[in-house]
Amino acid sequence: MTDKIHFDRIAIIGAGLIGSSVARAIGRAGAAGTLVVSDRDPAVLQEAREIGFADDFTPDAGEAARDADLVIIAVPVGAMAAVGEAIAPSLKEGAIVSDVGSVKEAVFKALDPVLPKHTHLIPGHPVAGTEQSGPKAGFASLFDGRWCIITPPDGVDKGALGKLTKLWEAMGSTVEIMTAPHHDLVLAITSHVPHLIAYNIVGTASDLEEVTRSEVIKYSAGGFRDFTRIAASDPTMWRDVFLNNKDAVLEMLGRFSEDLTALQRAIRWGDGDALHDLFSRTRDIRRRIIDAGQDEEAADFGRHHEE
Ligand SMILES: NC(=O)C1=CN([C@@H]2O[C@H](COP(=O)(O)OP(=O)(O)OC[C@H]3O[C@@H](n4cnc5c(N)ncnc54)[C@H](O)[C@@H]3O)[C@@H](O)[C@H]2O)C=CC1
Ligand SMILES: O=C(O)C(=O)Cc1ccc(O)cc1
Repeated sequence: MTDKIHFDRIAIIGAGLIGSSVARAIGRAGAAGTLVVSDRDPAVLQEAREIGFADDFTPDAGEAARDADLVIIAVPVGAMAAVGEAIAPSLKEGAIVSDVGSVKEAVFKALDPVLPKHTHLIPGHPVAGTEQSGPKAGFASLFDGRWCIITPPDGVDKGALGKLTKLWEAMGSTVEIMTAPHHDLVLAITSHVPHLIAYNIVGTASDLEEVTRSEVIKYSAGGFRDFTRIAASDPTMWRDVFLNNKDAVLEMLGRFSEDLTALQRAIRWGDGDALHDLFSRTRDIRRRIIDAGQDEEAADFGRHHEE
């Protein structure tokens, strides 16, 4: 049996869905001597205090980070630099700084210049979540059986990387290591573009005539309903994802548009074989995802909470 991972003091900046889930999962794993949570929004901090998933709560990110062995930043990607600046003066020598942002290269570029050289910046991304936000939406088992992608910079301190890896494993995840640009390309097609498609189709439906729109709601038991769940995801978080993973998203959108044009052509010319071939391939992908155990547990959790 390997040694249980333990940090004397862990600070989490951002107490929303992911920050509060990380706090709960760390609590469940007993991985912190002291766990401190910070959020700049007083209402969020008050909710977090009432739920009580940490030992200490403060609006001051610098105060939370003081003497921490590990700081995990769980704010929207566009707010990472501001948090980095706020915690930099109080970070102790050898502190590990990580994050949970959905984009990795831009986060590294935002944090690396503002953090002291005597700290270890190792970005990460748990590939697990829901369309909800805020501390009430979080839960300790969110990361169970899910991937956590860590994107260490060149020359990373191996000891620090090992500790962060062990922590995510203690929170229930399987860790995968890759470069930040590769992460951003893969997530552009598996997560970012699908969200954009959902935002777009729900937007198109909402632009329809009033009478049609009410029918859209009435008959949304079909495929549309699944899109509305994704399109209910946090506007600030997703604005920041698209602004910070611009190149990879635009590259994947280019391919998507080409494939959509091919589908339009197949429909126009009655090419049933082309349609059937594609739908068979995509059905197979769904089966492989289910077989690999990467199904929709977290999404289902979100749905059940909503109902
Ligand atoms: N929602 C999801 O399913 C997933 C989100 N992520 C990533 O996790 C991060 C957090 O997302 P969520 O927890 O979903 O968002 P959330 O909206 O639930 O929580 C974000 C929190 O950060 C706080 N915040 C914003 N700016 C701040 C600042 N300058 N200082 C201190 N606190 C600040 C907000 O007040 C809010 O409470 C994002 O970077 C997102 O890309 C990663 C995996 C899944
Ligand atoms: O709710 C869903 O379907 C998601 O896709 C959750 C999610 C959102 C953002 C991420 O970076 C990772 C996971």
